[in-house]
Amino acid sequence: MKAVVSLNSGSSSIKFALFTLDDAGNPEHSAGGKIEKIGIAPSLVARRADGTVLVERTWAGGAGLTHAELLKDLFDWAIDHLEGREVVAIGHRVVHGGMRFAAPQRVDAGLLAELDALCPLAPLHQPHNLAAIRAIAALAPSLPQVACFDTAFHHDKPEVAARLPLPRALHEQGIRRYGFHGLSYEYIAGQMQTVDGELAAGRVIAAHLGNGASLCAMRAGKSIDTTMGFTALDGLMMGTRCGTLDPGVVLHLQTQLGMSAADVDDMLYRKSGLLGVSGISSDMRTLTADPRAEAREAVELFVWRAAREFGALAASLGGVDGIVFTAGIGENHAEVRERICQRLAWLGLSIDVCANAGHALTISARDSRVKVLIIPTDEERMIAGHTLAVLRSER
Ligand SMILES: Nc1ncnc2c1ncn2[C@@H]1O[C@H](COP(=O)(O)OP(=O)(O)O)[C@@H](O)[C@H]1O
Ligand SMILES: CC(=O)OP(=O)(O)O
Ligand SMILES: [Mg+2]
Repeated sequence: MKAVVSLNSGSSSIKFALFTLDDAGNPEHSAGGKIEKIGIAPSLVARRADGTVLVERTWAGGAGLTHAELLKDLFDWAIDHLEGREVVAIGHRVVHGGMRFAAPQRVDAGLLAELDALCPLAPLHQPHNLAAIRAIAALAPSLPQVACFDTAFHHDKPEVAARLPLPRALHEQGIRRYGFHGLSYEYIAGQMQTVDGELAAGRVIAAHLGNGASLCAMRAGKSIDTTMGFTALDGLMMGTRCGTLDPGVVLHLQTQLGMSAADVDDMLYRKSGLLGVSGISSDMRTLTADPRAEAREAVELFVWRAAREFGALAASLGGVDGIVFTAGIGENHAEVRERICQRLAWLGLSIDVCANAGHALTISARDSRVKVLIIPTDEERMIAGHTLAVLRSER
């Protein structure tokens, strides 16, 4: 039986899924899982589609293990568990596609070289994405691989949402707002049509709240604005990233405090956000369970800044018909969802506390002017679909 594998290397996780192709060539999810808490205490769990656990493990001294080391262990395990399936292609989430790539691409040496050049714009992701592609190319050189870009969904957003107020020439060089989490938003836009066609045709803000976090303003399922920009540092406060920051702070750190560019890069990507403010953890679950004031302050700042960005995107859309929560925090953390929604009451939004606590599909109250939904994202399914489409287009 033929199968496609999807690999999604996030900043704190590696998600993977195996899709078996049915007689018509459609992908059916047959197994999947994730390694999460990379850099803290990585753990792996993989399940069959029916929920049966295939493997569950942790690593002794795991905090120091890199994405590449964990990926190698994952490959060793996966090769033993293909159960006779023939993998015909591997699709990857690649976070940055730059100016050129607005659609999934078959990987070759030329593409890899172009994508390498974008690593400085996505240091927490792009190197891991490309390392995984190279590791597989070394193991199976003739296996087709497809790169699916997080930036692609936002490619056609209005010019005003792409331009930075900097000298014009920089825009032409690619210094512009791209936006990320596009595979997730594309999946959500598709699901919205099934779940609520009327809302899907309206003004929706999707909130991908994970270790990386962003919002996307969609009109009729198309991205018209998003909180991440040139890099995945912009917008919301995140696990270890600062989000929107006065650029004067960066200048001050370098010119007055004598920090090197590399130190500033490390601080803004890896030592800020929930981790930086709390001094305790980048993980939302850990922080909301911690009674210390620093943990409380970090969570409060996350909520406050998220609500502020919702306000900005509500203005971009000229009003809001619906909100969709997704990703690790968005799907699972009832308290954070509730606190963000409380701050959005001015939009005429109210939630049903029981529905929210039970992670229901619809969590808005009956009389809420704005619908609020929870839709679990599935970037891996988007990757599998795009990968098959690229293979078919080559036939
Ligand atoms: N069951 C859960 N309950 C509450 N929070 C959760 C749960 N699962 C994950 N999270 C939170 O989601 C975040 C990780 O999101 P995720 O989307 O998995 O990360 P990534 O951006 O690396 O893909 C962490 O802050 C974690 O605490
Ligand atoms: C773009 C981004 O921030 O991705 P992740 O949520 O996987 O870190
Ligand atoms: Mg993510």
